[in-house]
Amino acid sequence: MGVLEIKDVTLRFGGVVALDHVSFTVNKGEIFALIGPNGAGKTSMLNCISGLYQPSEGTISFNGQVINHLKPHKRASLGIARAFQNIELFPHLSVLDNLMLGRHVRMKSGLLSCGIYWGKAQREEVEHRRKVEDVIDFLEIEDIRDIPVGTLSYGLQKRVEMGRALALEPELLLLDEPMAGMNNEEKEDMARYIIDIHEEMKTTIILIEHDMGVVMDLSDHIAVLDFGKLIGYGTPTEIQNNPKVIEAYLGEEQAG
Ligand SMILES: Nc1ncnc2c1ncn2[C@@H]1O[C@H](COP(=O)(O)OP(=O)(O)OP(=O)(O)O)[C@@H](O)[C@H]1O
Repeated sequence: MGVLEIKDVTLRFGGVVALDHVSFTVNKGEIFALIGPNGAGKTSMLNCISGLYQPSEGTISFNGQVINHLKPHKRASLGIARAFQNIELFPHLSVLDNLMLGRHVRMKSGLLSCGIYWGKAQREEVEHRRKVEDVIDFLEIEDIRDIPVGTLSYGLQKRVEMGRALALEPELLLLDEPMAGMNNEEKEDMARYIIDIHEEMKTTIILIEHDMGVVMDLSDHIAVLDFGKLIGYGTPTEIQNNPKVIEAYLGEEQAG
């Protein structure tokens, strides 16, 4: 069964149609790539899924529940987490503190309950801390855990940005160009982490990526957008042999 169902989603900004009646299904546990030329609507689709934008028409269902009108934090608490294309971390805070903040929607004890049930809140804090430490181990960032994020290399900041999303223990992880601006070694590391997240945590992943080698290697299914329309959907082999996709995107990429 599809963990995420996109049905007839249209998104307009005034006269611009960013998404035009797009439909696809993302299966539980798969790596699903969204590709297409610049301005095709990929980030807009991710924004509709995470709740930053609300579609003008159509429905988005997560585990059978229509989530169109839910705010981003509500979707996060349902298990949808996002790592941004432009890193959205607090540069002056440590890696650990950024990851703890990434987990805050999972934290139940508010200020009031902290006062009344101090013990319970403290136990909860310890448990959250343990989960965050697991993410730190998993991404092999122990030695930078206390360092302010703003002082780290770009590649490490991208890894921490993914860690912030992972700290939520998401069921669906949205990755917007996780390898943009990375060198080859950093890209290989990131690809390995994505495969490990998929295999060890069984997380469903939606990935926007321009590196076609990475997309074809990692993805179970691929959806191709062009001018807001879905022009192709299938396995990597099907997409590589789809004439419409070759004409609109892959031909151009290969030539470039
Ligand atoms: N907030 C906005 N206001 C107005 N137009 C927008 C907004 N966000 C996106 N658009 C427009 O919607 C279209 C799709 O943009 P989007 O950023 O989703 O494309 P993309 O496929 O992610 O591109 P890229 O690969 O360059 O990141 C573009 O024409 C863009 O200008």
